[in-house]
Amino acid sequence: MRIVHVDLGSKSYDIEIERGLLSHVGGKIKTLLPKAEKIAIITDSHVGPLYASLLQASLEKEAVAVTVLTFPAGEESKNLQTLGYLYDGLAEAGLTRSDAVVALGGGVTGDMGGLAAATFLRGIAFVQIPTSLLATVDSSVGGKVAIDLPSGKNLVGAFYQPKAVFIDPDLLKTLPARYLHDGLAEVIKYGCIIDKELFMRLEKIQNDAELLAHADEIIETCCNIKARIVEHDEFDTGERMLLNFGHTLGHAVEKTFRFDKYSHGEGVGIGMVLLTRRSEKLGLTESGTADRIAALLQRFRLPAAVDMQQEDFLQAIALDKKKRGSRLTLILLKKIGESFLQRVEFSELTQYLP
Ligand SMILES: NC(=O)c1ccc[n+]([C@@H]2O[C@H](COP(=O)([O-])OP(=O)(O)OC[C@H]3O[C@@H](n4cnc5c(N)ncnc54)[C@H](O)[C@@H]3O)[C@@H](O)[C@H]2O)c1
Ligand SMILES: O=C(O)C(=O)C[C@@H](O)[C@H](O)[C@H](O)COP(=O)(O)O
Ligand SMILES: [Zn+2]
Repeated sequence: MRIVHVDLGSKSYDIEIERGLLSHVGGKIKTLLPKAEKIAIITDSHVGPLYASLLQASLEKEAVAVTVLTFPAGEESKNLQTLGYLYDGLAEAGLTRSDAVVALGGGVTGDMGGLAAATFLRGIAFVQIPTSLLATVDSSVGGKVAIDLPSGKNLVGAFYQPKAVFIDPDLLKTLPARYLHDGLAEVIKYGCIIDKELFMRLEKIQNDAELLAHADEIIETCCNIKARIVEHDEFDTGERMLLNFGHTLGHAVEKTFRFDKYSHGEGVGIGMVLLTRRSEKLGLTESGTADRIAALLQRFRLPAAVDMQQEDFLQAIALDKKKRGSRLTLILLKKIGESFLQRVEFSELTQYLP
C-alpha cells in the first residue's frame, strides 16, 4: 500500500492507494469515524451501479446504516438543482452531525458531495473514494469543493478537507478511455508546473494499457505534489494558484460550451497550450514548449485547440476566482517543470489570449 500524508494540523489526513481497497474500506472508515452510525454514499449513475453495492456491503459489515444517493453522471449535473436533491436525501436519511458522507465517483461527485457535506448541518465529515484518474490525481485531494453556475465554473464552493482519501486503482479498469485521457491532462499539468521528470516519463508512455500499468506510481507522484502545495497554501492565496495552470482558459472553454462539449481535462489541455503559445510569443516561455505539450496531449487524443473568439474568453474570464479587482493572476511556464505567477491588469489580458 502507498500512503501520502497531507499535513494540515488538526485537518491532516492520509491518502491510501491500494488495489482491491474498495472491498474492505468499510472497516477503515469505521475506525476513522467510530461515532458514525449513518453514512450516505453519494455517487453518479455510471459509478453507482458498478461499485456502490460493494462499498455498501463493506460499510454494513461494520453495522453502519447506509443510504445511497445517485445523481445523473456528468458535469451538467454539477449544479444547484442536484445539490438540492442531495440535501433532501441527507435530511430524509436523518444524518446527524456525528454521521458522514462518502463521495464515490469522479471529480463531479467529489466536488459536489464535498460541498453537500461541508454545508449540511453546517458541516459533517466526508471521505473521498475517487474512481476516475482525474479524481485520484487531483480533485479528491486538497479540499476544494464546489458546484458550477451557468455563469461559470465552481463559482459556489468552499475549502473543506476530507477525513481521508481511499484510492483503489483497480477501479480505473472500467473508466471510459475519454476520461482516462481527461485525467491525464491534469497529470501533464503537474509535469508542466513542477516536475519535468514526470513530464518526460509521460512522453515515454505509448498507449492506454501502459498508462494504466503505471497508474499507481503516477497517482502517488501527483498526490505528493498536490499535498505539498496545499500544505503551504491551503486557501489558494499564492503557491496553490500554480495548480490552476491551463484553467483560466480551460474553464472559459467549458463554460462557453455549456459544460457539455468539453470535459474539464480537455478544457485544461486546450488552456495550457493556448496560453503557452502566447507566453512564448511574449518571450516569457522557452520556445517549443507549447508544441511539446500539444504533442503529448494529442498522443492521448486530447484536443489542443478550440473554435472560440477572444470575446468569449474575456466574458468567461471576468468571473475567474484568481481575479482581485482589476487584476488577474495567470500561471505561466518558464519551461517544462518550472512555472510562475504573472499578475496582469484585465485591460492587458488580450496579449495573453489567442
Ligand atoms: N476539487 C478539485 O481540486 C478539482 C480538481 C480537478 C478537477 N475538479 C473537477 O472535477 C470534475 C471532473 O472530474 P472527472 O473528470 O472525474 O469527471 P466525472 O466525475 O464527470 O467523471 C467522468 C466520467 O467517468 C465516469 N466514471 C468515473 N469513474 C468511473 C469508473 N471507475 N468506471 C466507469 N466510469 C467512471 C463518470 O460517471 C463520468 O461519466 C470537474 O467538475 C472539475 O471541475 C476538481
Ligand atoms: O486544487 C486546486 O487548487 C486546483 O486548482 C486544482 C484544479 O485542477 C481544479 O480544477 C480546481 O477545482 C480549480 O479550482 P478553481 O478555484 O479554479 O475553481
Ligand atoms: Zn483542474
